[in-house]
Amino acid sequence: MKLLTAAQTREADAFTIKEEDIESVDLMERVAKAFAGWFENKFQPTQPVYIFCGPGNNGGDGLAIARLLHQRQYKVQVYIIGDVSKASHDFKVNLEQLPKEIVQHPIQAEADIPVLPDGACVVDALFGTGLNRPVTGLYGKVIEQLNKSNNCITSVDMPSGLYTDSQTPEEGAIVQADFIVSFEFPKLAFLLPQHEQYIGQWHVVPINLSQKFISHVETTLHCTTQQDVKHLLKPRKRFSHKGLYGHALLLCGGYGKMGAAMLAAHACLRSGVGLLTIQAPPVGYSVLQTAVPEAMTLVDKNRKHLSELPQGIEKYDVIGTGPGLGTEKVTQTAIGQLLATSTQPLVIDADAINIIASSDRLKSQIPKHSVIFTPHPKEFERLVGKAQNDYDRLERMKEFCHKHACYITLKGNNTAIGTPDGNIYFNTTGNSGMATGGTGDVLTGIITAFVAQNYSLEEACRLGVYVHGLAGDLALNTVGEISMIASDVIDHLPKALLSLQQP
Ligand SMILES: NC(=O)C1=CN([C@@H]2O[C@H](COP(=O)(O)OP(=O)(O)OC[C@H]3O[C@@H](n4cnc5c(N)ncnc54)[C@H](O)[C@@H]3O)[C@@H](O)[C@H]2O)[C@H](O)CC1
Ligand SMILES: [K+]
Repeated sequence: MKLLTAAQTREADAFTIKEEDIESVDLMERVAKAFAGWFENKFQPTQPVYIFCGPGNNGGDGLAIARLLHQRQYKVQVYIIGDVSKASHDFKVNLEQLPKEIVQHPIQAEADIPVLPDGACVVDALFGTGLNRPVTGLYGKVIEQLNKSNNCITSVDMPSGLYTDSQTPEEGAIVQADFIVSFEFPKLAFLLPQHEQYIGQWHVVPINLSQKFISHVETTLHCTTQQDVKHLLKPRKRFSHKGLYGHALLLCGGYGKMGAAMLAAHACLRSGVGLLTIQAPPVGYSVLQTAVPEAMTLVDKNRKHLSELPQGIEKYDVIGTGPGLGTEKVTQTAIGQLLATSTQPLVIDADAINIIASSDRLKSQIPKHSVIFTPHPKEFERLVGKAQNDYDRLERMKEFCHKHACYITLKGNNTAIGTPDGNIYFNTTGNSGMATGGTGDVLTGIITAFVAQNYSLEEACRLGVYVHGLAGDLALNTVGEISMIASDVIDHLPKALLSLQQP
């Protein structure tokens, strides 16, 4: 699914209005209906509803929502902030249509800001995608008061005060929304970790914007949905054999960290690889042979650490490396050889990232169009550099992926995947139970398996990250967030993959 900027959303509105020969206020009515439909499923009409409206179309939505909720027996009161005479045209149309039974409270000074009863149900319709400067003054005071109170806040389209697709200046007040109901597309701001305190649960409701516009509009930002992934996943051929699904090599594990190799190996096998070989130091030989009988094991000449590449390395279709490696000198040399000589795609994680990050020479040897890096935020910072904020981080990711013609999956709540052609795909699965040691090793194994099965590197990243998160979400039902460990994610991979194969 594409992610549109605020400007593109306005273009989509204008295109739809023209294509369908409707008025802009008709589109506002659609928005309000979509919101009210969601609201009815969430809140009972017994709860009084307080709707705060700003001067633009977000406020206009608020007024239309007030009318619709009133019709559906909710007890609604409306607070209107600022000078109504300067409000948008569609705001004014909806103000005229507001039923007389709905109490209107103008807020024109600080003294007018209400203290609502605890547990009130607030709808925030102050500002949406039209916000063009930080929120200060009276609007800022209203937002501060709403945030201070103990009420459940549902924001219309955007938490008011938050910029849709660029950094919000520090001086601006921002609503801390419990719920956000946005229209047609999620917004970039919802997906960035720095906005955690403003973004509760977000939901996207359709308003039938022009499909023609949506399919043609150009964007580098995308969100991977279940539908996208179902589309990507290829069925296995009936007359197939293991040779069709690739032979992967994992260069993982070291003294005291053989578990990382095991997790990556299990995940790789559960994700459909045809054959798997693991090369590990001798300390890991018997444990790997016992714990992962499906894999073949090669032994490094170094007792504790990766120090060499196996003979006949060309025969492997993909190499996954990093988990459990450590950063010994011998391992640095081996990773250098891997970059300089490999002919197949590489999935590079953990200490292998740290090794490359610490050497400009190694960075300059990253083979083009064949590497996927899977860093967590700290590893990312070492590899790509320190960013000022999440927007800056995405820009740096784009630059790095372009310069080295590589892929990066930046792990986090909405893992962001960068591609050499400048696209960014945000993931929509996963949960905070997965913030535990070993889940990254699992991801390395999964992505390696998808590359082995001949998915493109971009597809392997998107599928791998989605399936990994989905397995974590399924694990939530059985073990919960607190108890979840990396093995639980592996245990739920079969269910995750099965569910994606359902029509
Ligand atoms: N396709 C859709 O999703 C549709 C969404 N709709 C809703 O319309 C808003 C966007 O409306 P717009 O009028 O463009 O902008 P806002 O209401 O967000 O605000 C504009 C308004 O506010 C003034 N302003 C901006 N920043 C500030 C500030 N910091 N302090 C004070 N005043 C400010 C600005 O000058 C304007 O007067 C979208 O989010 C949806 O909710 C439509 O209903 C139709 C389709
Ligand atoms: K809002």
